[in-house]
Amino acid sequence: MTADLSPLWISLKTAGLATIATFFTGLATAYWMLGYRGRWKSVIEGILVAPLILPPTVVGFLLLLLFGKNGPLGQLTAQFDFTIIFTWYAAAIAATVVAFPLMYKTALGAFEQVDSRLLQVAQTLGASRGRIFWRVLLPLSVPGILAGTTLAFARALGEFGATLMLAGNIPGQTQTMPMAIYFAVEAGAMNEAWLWTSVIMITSLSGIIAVNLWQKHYERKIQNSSPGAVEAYEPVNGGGQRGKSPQVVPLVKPELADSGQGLLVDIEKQLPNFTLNTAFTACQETLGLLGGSGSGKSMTLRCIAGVETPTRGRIILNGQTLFDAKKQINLPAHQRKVSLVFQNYALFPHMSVAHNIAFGLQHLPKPLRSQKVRQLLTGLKLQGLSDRYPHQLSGGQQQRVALARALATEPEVLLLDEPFSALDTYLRSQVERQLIEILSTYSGVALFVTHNLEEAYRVCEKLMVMSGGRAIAFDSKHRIFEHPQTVRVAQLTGCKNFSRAVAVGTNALEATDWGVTLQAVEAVPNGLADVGIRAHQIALTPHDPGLNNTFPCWLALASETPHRMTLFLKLNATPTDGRDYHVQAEVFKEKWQTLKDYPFPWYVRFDPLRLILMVG
Ligand SMILES: Nc1ncnc2c1ncn2[C@@H]1O[C@H](COP(=O)(O)OP(=O)(O)OP(=O)(O)O)[C@@H](O)[C@H]1O
Repeated sequence: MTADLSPLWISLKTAGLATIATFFTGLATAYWMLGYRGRWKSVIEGILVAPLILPPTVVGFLLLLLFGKNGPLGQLTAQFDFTIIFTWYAAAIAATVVAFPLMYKTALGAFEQVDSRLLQVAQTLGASRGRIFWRVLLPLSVPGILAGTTLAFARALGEFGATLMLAGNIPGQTQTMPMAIYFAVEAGAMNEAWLWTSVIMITSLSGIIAVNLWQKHYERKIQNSSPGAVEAYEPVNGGGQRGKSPQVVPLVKPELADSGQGLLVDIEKQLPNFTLNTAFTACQETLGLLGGSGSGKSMTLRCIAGVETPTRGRIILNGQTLFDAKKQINLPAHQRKVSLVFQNYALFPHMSVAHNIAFGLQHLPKPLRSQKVRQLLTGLKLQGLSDRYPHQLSGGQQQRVALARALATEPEVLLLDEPFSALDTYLRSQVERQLIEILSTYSGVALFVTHNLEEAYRVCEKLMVMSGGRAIAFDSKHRIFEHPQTVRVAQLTGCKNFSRAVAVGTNALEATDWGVTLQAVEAVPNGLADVGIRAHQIALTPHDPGLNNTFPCWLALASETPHRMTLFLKLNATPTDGRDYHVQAEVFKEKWQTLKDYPFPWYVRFDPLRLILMVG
């Protein structure tokens, strides 16, 4: 056994320095690569991880070419009478280069696992890139980064080939533990080799075990902080729509009012398999965005928030241009005064309720900030929850925290992307009433995305219906629901009965798929293509009422819901099977109870007032 402990100190010194260097360079590079979308991404990625793949002797040789006396860096340092190779600095450089990819890759993986919506929300709350990094990305990546640091340290500690090439094996100067092991075995000093092997194994393993223990402790700390019973949700009274009369703006070529107030959106966004092309204005009102899955609703919101960049077009808010492709203006999200509430709320999981709400208020002095947070906590019925973490809240409470956080910055536009979809039906109606109340006092523009037609109707004054990335209808909710202009709009607003149609008089039409002639109240429009009627507006009686638009019918199939029956009916003939029907009618269960024992035919009536006449 040797008394010379220099390999231990040299190893710790070089590995320690290498770990510090890889920590900062690895994190910075990973953060940069996280946002880099350039075409050189794969090449850069390959170069960054190359030291992990290449044999260490190859890495050492390349470093020797760089730092050797004929290498560019060697010549540079020679001007200051300083030589790097064959010093312990060289050992540290070799260890840094081989340990770097581990730190970089692990940090990148940790960053990529952070929900991108958290970063987008942070942007819309006015946070700069630096602040988002320190306050959101880094804390949420801590376990991964720590694991990367440990791996980098262990790798640096065990480095041999590259170090030997660049720093040599000079006892007391550059001889690290791995080298001491190698040369001890060469000299037959097995006890010495065992000693250094044990030291390396103990150091590396204890580092990894310590990190694992810390990670468990960290998770427990978050889970257990501020426990307490979840308070019952207090329903709020009131509701109703915002008190301004909706101003219907034409779909094509949107223009803002002369005052310049309001939001104007006229954008196109090209994606690999999808093109968003939408144009509308909204002014101090709640505009609902309806549409099938993948129709472009969320993308529209993200473009307005500034977390996605449109390919062309412009977005103007209260006279300020947020985006203009021609003028090359693209205001960053944190300068737009636009708040975004996501479907899953995207609350910062490592921050308490109060810190979540205060996130966008850092520009305010502390007393003012606290006062504002208190006001919002009270206003949104969140008193007593300020120290809780998001996972300690019910769905409804999380939703209100997200709203409070979004409102805290006093945004000029509030974007709500399916904010109720994670709630059960009961909570949903309570939270919906609260949202209506909040919106009634909110003076900006609110855009509300939902799949729920009734919710859209209750919360919004105007609606925009989207399909395939385009706005196919934009009008007051009454007109959209009562007079949808096309089959697609009628479908998206819940109409289930359609037939192709041709005009046979000023107020008469033939519904060719249903095989009937119908009288309408409104004049049949030019270019009539289809007629429709909503299922709950079909009148059904056991006897002929002797009115126009009445036809005998037979039941093909009945389907039950908690309060209603859906009846699939064939007109003027008996059905051959359950799929042989013309229309579906919805009736309450009470009606069904009185109807079901009557013999066929029953009679359907298409009320002329209720017919939806649509052009192609
Ligand atoms: N980053 C992206 N890259 C490529 N395509 C994308 C990207 N984000 C969205 N898309 C595509 O854009 C289209 C519109 O997506 P968007 O999320 O706006 O739909 P949506 O109407 O909100 O749908 P849903 O109601 O299901 O949420 C979809 O076809 C989607 O696949």
